[in-house]
Amino acid sequence: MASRNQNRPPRSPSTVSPNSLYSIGIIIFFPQWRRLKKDGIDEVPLDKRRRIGAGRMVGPASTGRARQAFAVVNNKPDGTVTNDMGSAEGSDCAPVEFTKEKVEALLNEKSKGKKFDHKAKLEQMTEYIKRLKLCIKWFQQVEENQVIEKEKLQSAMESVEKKCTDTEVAMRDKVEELNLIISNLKTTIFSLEERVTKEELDKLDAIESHRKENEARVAGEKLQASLSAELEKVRQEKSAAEQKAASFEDMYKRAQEYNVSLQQYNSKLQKDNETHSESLKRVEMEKLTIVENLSNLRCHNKALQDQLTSLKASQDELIKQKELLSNELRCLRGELQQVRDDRDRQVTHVQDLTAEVLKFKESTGKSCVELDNLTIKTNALEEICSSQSEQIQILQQQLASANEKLKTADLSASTTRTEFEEQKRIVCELQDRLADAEFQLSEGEKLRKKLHNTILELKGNIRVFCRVRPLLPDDGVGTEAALISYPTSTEALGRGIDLMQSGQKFPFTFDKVFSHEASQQDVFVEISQLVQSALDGYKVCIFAYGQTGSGKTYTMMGKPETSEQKGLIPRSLEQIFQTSQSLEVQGWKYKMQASMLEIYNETIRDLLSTSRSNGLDMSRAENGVPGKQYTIKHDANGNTHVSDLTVVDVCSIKEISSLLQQAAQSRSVGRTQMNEQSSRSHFVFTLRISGVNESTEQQVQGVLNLIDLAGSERLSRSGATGDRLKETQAINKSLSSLADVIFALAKKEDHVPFRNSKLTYLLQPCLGGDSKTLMFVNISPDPSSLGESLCSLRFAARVNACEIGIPRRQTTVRPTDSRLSYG
Ligand SMILES: Nc1ncnc2c1ncn2[C@@H]1O[C@H](COP(=O)(O)OP(=O)(O)OP(=O)(O)O)[C@@H](O)[C@H]1O
Repeated sequence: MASRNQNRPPRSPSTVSPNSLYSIGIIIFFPQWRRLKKDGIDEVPLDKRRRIGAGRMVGPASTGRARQAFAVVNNKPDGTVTNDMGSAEGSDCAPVEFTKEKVEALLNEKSKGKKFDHKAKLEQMTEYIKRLKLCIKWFQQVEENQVIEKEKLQSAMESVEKKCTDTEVAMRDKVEELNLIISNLKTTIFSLEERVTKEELDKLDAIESHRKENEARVAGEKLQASLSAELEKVRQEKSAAEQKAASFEDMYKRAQEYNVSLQQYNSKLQKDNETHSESLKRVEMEKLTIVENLSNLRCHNKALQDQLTSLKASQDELIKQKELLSNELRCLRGELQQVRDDRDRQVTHVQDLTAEVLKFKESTGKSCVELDNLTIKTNALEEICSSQSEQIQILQQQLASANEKLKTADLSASTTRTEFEEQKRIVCELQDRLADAEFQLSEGEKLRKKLHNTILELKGNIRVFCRVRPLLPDDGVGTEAALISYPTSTEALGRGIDLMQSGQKFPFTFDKVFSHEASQQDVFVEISQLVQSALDGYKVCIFAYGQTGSGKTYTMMGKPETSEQKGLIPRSLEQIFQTSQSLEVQGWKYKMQASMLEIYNETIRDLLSTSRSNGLDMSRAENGVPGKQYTIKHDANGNTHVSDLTVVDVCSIKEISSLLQQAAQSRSVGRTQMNEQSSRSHFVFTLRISGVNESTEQQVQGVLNLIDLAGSERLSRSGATGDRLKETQAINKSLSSLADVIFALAKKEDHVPFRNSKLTYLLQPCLGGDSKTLMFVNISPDPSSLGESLCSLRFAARVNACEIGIPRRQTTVRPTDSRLSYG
């Protein structure tokens, strides 16, 4: 505010600008303005002030003054303001200035003077009228000014109005334009609204779908969570199963190791036992000799003792004798003494006598002779005495040595007895240990069987192995590598096979894939455990499936005459016989029965029938004369019986080999364009195994079915006609029945079409759940067989995805008086 006043020229308090006058008018006629003025002009917006007019009241000081003073001002052409305040006479020239108070005072003025002084009153009135006139004039001037101002304002208004009209026109144009825009916008809005509605709908739809998606997502999440939980559970189960399998395998390995160590220990024990038996025998021999010696010694001892007693007796006697002799000797000595005394006396006497003799020599010569005789007698007695004491001494020595010997004999007898007791104890201990080892061995064997079967169960009871045969010179052009490859990734190594057809790769995974390089032994190693299961009381079924010429017969039978090319059948039988023999030490006794048949055109043929080998059976059947009617029956134990089928007891691999040869000769081999040696029938080899453990009274009944299926082939490809066409149709029918059975079992369908073909009905117990089944899918690398190979692999992959029951072991404990029964 101050800054505004600073730039303004100073004004006299008595004067106001023309604009101020206008302001006064405004103040009079616009009470609102008064109020505004009262509140302060600066509070009026600037544009409003401009609209009101040119009057400018600035600052609170000037506002105050304007309120108090009414000034009549003349607007001079140069714009200067003159004061009209003054007398009425000077109204033409002198500006007169009215203030509010003055006007009010003028209007409120009352006549002065005496009531009836009309002259004075007239003068007063004249003066008053003059002043009123002045005032009116002032007002008129003000009015004029106002008119001018009004005109100005009107012109300004007009110009403003014109401007307004122009503006209005422009505005109208603008409005039209805007209307147009608005209509456009409305259309746009409409379309936008439509779009919005549509989008809203879409949005609603989207929200709905979003909601649904959310729900689905939530459900999915829940499902995912449950699946994850399940997956986790399955993973845990898997890891647990893997751990279990690993631990089983580990246990199995350990059991095997333990078994081996037990066997070693057993053999060691047996050796030890043998050595101990030998040493025992030796000891017993020694014992016998010692006992003999002892008895000899005892006899000797007895003899010695007898001798001793007799010696003692003789000694006593001798002592007595000695005493007697001593007495005698003493007597003799006494006598000798006496004799000596006598002699002395005699000597004296002799001397006396000698003297006397001498004196009386001639008269007495007789006493000397007597003396000599006595002397001789004395000497002889002394000799006897000394020899007897020598004898006594010798006898005493002999007695001492005999006593010594007796003592040593007693000592050695007691040591021998202790040794004998010790040996007896060792033998007992060894026998106990042997019994323990045998028990552990049989327990280990039981555990091994259990673990082995658990491992097989974990692997699944229907497994599929794939085998690719090498390229043969007769095969079409191309290399195997170009069509068949084997993935090398860790998870598919040894289990995967990729087939290329028309640039497309078809990957397959099986339990095991054998490339063309795999030998017969490599293949057998993988199935040997399964074969072992048959000995443990399981039903085992191994069959080879594949197109004609893909190597089924080579895999199953091979070339039995060469050891390297022997197939699974001879190798399995060798293993069975070897293992059954090795189990004999554990008390197992096995009985085997073999039968071989073929199914040709849905007819069973006994390959071991003697009439058949003579050609009778076959020729009769082929000529329409009914041959033997082989009917298939299953008993409650799941054993299969084919009526009239030749079943041969076999005890050695040699017997089986000759039977296999017989069967091979009998097998019907047709000739097709596909393979000159093509088998047109299904070959079924069955070995029934019955085992009984004499020590544990355990019984097992296993079955081993080894099947070489007839070649699968499409009719178009085989080019067969007539009989061969019939054969091919029968083969395909039975193979598709086999597939139907496997898939029905896998789907756990109520009805499994076992009876649709002879093959499936025959194999019912082996396919029906409690057996262990292995399928070989044989593949030919021949490029022209690619389609067939793909069909075979697809079928095998479907079979591999199947899960059929849990294999059951057929084992019982033998009733006391039962005998082995054969199914
Ligand atoms: N792994 C292999 N190694 C060497 N030769 C093989 C192998 N597999 C098959 N063969 C040979 O391929 C030929 C056809 O094999 P095989 O007779 O076994 O076929 P197949 O499938 O039994 O035919 P079919 O269904 O007509 O009986 C034979 O000459 C056989 O010796």
